[in-house]
Amino acid sequence: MGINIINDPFKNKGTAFTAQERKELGLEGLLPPYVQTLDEQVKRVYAQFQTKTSNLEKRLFLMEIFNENRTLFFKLFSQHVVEFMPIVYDPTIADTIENYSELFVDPQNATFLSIDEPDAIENSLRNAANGRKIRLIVVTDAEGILGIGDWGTNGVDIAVGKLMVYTVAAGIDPSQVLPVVLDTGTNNEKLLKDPLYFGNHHKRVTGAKYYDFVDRFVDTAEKLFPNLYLHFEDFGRDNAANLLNKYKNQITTFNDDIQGTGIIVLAGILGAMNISKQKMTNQTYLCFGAGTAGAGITKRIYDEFLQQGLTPSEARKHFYMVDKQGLLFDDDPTLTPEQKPFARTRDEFKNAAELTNLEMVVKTIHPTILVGTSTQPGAFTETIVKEMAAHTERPIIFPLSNPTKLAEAKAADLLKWSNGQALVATGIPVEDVDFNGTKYQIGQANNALVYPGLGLGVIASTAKLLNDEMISAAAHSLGGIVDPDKPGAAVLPPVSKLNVFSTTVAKAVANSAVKQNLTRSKIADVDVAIENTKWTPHY
Ligand SMILES: NC(=O)c1ccc[n+]([C@@H]2O[C@H](COP(=O)([O-])OP(=O)(O)OC[C@H]3O[C@@H](n4cnc5c(N)ncnc54)[C@H](O)[C@@H]3O)[C@@H](O)[C@H]2O)c1
Ligand SMILES: O=C(O)C[C@H](O)C(=O)O
Ligand SMILES: [Mn+2]
Repeated sequence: MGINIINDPFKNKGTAFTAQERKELGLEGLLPPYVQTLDEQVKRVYAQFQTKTSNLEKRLFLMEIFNENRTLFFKLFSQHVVEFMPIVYDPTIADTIENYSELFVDPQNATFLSIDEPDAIENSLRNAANGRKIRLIVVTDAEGILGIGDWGTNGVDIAVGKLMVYTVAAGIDPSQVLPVVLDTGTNNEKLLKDPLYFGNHHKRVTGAKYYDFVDRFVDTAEKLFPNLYLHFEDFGRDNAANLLNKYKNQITTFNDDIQGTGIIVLAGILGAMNISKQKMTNQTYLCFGAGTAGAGITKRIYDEFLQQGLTPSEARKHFYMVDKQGLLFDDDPTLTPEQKPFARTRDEFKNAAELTNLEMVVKTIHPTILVGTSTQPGAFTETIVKEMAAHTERPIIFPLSNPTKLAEAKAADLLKWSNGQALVATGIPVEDVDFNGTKYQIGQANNALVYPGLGLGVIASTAKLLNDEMISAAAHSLGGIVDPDKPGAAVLPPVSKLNVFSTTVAKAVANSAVKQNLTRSKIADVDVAIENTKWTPHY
């Protein structure tokens, strides 16, 4: 019996079990005699952590602690959020996904569902929950992991990683979450040929069979776990928006790449407007890489233009999309449903035939905002940035592709090329940039800054749905927190304050749910509901 407790990361306290607990729980003789406090454990583990040299080694070490003792892991993480975020989450997580089989030591309480065994869904979810009351699932089918593509079953790590951030940022109880990977096959040839690969060694299943499988997972999860908040992560471009549209009016659900990224970019642009003292509806927006995230962001910014009083046809004139083929035109039969509303007509341009690359498009339309979600490293060149800076005082440039190796530009280059004028945010954390005597702080436009607070707001308020009004409230609550008059100020609040502004976001979302009568239970006081929902690491 004692051994089961020590092996259960939700119950284990390791060397902190008291003498009495050791007696009562059958742990006598299973631990060295000295009883440590949680703080002593944290000190010891952090010292061990510091002996590791590479980020991958550091992550593997932290995951050992995670596997053994969730309380200790989150206490440690909460004291080193800025240092640990790029290690346990993006970008280091990309390495562990690419090398999942080689690095595997523990399934980390995730649920592995296979499209070849749909009848096993219910038992699998029950087994993984093991009697725990699950309030939040992050599910992926791993077809579009960050910008690194299709990683099949290996993608489970992104679900685990996103959930770790939920807890450290917003105090979501780690015993109430479940990471799920839907293994629907993989089109990654390297994995298919790899004898060590843990997933199904066949191509991705598509069409009705795929959608039926996802449906069955959703129905079963909803049945087993009442009041569930279901977060979709890193599905492929062909499915992500379809699934969101299918479920968003039926269940409490969220697509991080579409909605989470939309919120953080809107917040970043609102922050940029505070700094530049310009008006949102005067901006010209260019989306580079009009896939899941790119189209999701564009729609969120467009909705903001409508909210600020423009008609749909007025607003649409401010938006352009560039994908592989160049500027998107409405006569293109390959447009996705999400791209169509923003496609332009050829007769708007004298040089339509030349608008097949980003540079020509920038020269022609003079964007004031350029957001990259293209997975194309280095795509924001010096020429492009200088061209933007020639036509607007404070160009807003967000190279958001992850991980680091895929970013469209480096923050330091954007500042150098624009002579310090660009308002920059990146997808991954970057150091401050010193330029011409000013220290520029670079905002991190990563959905990790928003989805934890959003989730806390939804869960605490018992919201039935997550709708556009709640999403807009989240973006506005974050967009206001900048220091507009400080030279070099960032367009978004710093990760060091992640837990503070996650609560700000949660309040905005919960208040919106209450105002719209979208809650399952009556919420007398939103602040109290949020504080009561938060878990903190202690024994
Ligand atoms: N910072 C964040 O919070 C955040 C959130 C979501 C996604 N992202 C990043 O955005 C990137 C895209 O993710 P996604 O989920 O939207 O993927 P996706 O595959 O749905 O979209 C990528 C798009 O880029 C297009 N593209 C590819 N090559 C191009 C080229 N040469 N020129 C122009 N467009 C090109 C593709 O055709 C596709 O439409 C990834 O690197 C991901 O990490 C960042
Ligand atoms: O995971 C991240 O770092 C952000 C985002 O969801 C992505 O897919 O890149
Ligand atoms: Mn993602």
